[in-house]
Amino acid sequence: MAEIVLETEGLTKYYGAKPALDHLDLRVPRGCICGFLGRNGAGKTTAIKLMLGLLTPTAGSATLLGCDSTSLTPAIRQRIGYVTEGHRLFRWMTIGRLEEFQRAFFPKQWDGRLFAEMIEYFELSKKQKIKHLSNGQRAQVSLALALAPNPELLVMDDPTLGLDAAIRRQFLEGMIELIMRQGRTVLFSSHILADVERVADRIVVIDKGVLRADCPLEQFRASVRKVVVHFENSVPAEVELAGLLHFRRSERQLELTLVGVGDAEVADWAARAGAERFDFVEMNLEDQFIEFTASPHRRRLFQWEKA
Ligand SMILES: Nc1ncnc2c1ncn2[C@@H]1O[C@H](COP(=O)(O)OP(=O)(O)OP(=O)(O)O)[C@@H](O)[C@H]1O
Repeated sequence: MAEIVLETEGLTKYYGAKPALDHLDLRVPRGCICGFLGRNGAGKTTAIKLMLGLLTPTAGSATLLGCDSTSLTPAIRQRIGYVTEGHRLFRWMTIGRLEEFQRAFFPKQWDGRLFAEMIEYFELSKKQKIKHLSNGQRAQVSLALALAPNPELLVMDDPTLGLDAAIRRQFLEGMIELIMRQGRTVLFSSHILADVERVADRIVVIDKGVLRADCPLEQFRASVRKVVVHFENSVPAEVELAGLLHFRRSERQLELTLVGVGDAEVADWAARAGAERFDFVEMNLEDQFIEFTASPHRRRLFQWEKA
């Protein structure tokens, strides 16, 4: 089994009486790009801040590169990159000055050549002042600053928020550039499911502070499915299927969204229900995410079995 570089156990955060994160148990293996998904207010930023030791948990723990997040040593911190929501950078500095400032924290591992290459790739100049950059350009500087110390683990909170499609693509390619260097791991939150689909190989889904999925992207893509079942006569009033997320009924057909239900089970159910035939319908990741998180059944999908 792959080495786990980020793990949380029962990680919980209450704000007053309200849980923002409720017993999160997740594992991120080394070398993956993991998309961290959840609707607005699901608890992603809270989870990321807890993982990085920037917030204190109400209960539970997070471990990064083998070290508890509440006591990350400077040596471990140097192996972790963090890109925050909104890319807060010193506005009065030039890009070059900001590089010098950041470099001082990573004297042995700063890759000045990579930083210069990324700035050039993004068509920026080290002489430009941060305050004169657009949001997208600030995001690009943030990414270059986060990648230059060559982090083993890169954690990014909605790094492409507000960026246009072309800049997002450049940003994501920068991320892939990091991962191509063996053994690097990325966890990034995003609301743009097409981006996640393009670059991630794992996903974590949280919903109202509760973990709903933690698995390879392929497993999620193969597990959440939509099937349209046609009937000659009456359509059944109820559907009894263990992995049912939603069903919608029309005069002669039922549309079922399912999770973790195999072809044979669907065929079996359709035969028992007296269906004439059924067809699977193509879904993209965004459709799957919406159906999965909007389901009243709150089903779960995990790669790891709980011990
Ligand atoms: N400092 C705070 N005090 C009180 N409640 C908070 C605080 N920070 C976050 N919350 C609440 O905790 C919940 C999770 O918020 P969080 O910012 O972690 O969600 P998110 O998934 O990152 O959302 P988004 O996608 O909108 O950025 C929300 O209900 C939010 O209102």
